[in-house]
Amino acid sequence: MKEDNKHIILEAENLSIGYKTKKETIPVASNINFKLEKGHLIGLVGENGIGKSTLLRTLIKVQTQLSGNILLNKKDLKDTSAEQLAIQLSIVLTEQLTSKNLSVNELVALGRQPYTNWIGNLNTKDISKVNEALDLVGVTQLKHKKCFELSDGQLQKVMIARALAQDTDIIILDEPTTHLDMYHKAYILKLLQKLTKETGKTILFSSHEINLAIQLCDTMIVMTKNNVITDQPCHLIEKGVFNVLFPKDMIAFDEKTGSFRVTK
Ligand SMILES: Nc1ncnc2c1ncn2[C@@H]1O[C@H](COP(=O)(O)OP(=O)(O)OP(=O)(O)O)[C@@H](O)[C@H]1O
Repeated sequence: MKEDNKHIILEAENLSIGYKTKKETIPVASNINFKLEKGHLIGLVGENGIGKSTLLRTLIKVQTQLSGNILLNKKDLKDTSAEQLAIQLSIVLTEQLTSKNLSVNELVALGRQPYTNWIGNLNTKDISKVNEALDLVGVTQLKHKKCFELSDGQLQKVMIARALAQDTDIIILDEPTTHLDMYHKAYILKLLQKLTKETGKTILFSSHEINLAIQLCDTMIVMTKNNVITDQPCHLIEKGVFNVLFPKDMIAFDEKTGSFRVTK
């Protein structure tokens, strides 16, 4: 598709990310450029400590960039208010939920907060958005359970439903497959892929599941010590990007199968 016809949701232009103290600036990554399209599943990968969470925190405006621009729906993130942000971008984080005493239905309904009055009264549209989100993720039968009664995999699905109920153009997830077994890691990432296709939302997630991400993502953002590269998984394989992601003494990338294997 020609660049002009693409519907770009989130864009980074010469972005530098990192931390600033009174004494010093600690850069984590720079020269980051990407354009994320509507309806795409995008996986952000790279070794431990490379800067994935720092990048996601910058994209959701929890920390400010060192330099460069972030455009959300063509508008500079700096000029986007918290209220505007909440109806365009939703977030799923892995840290422990403090409100586990809520029922699944109540937790998913929290996703409607940007649209409800200050008491949080739900109107007919809010209720139908909550039911739709529970249905899309396949957790309607858990609706009346308390969140503390859920397994990690079930809770992850419910958190995704909450983000869906928020009804934003883009959903950003930080390591959504942590604590899950192999089956449920694949299940959650396939669910994200299905949601992009069925709802047209853009979903960006960070993960260490590179083999799965290669199979399922439309686009991947690969962070290495030297650069941050964004492309379709097949092009990244052709360019040999995965071959140099990790030291070869433990695991190596097999271009034929498009996956990492333990080095014999
Ligand atoms: N609050 C902070 N102040 C200064 N440096 C930080 C802070 N948080 C993280 N860092 C540093 O920024 C770098 C990137 O960390 P980040 O957590 O973004 O990596 P990551 O790719 O998400 O890692 P992991 O895969 O292990 O979760 C690391 O060197 C880390 O030590």
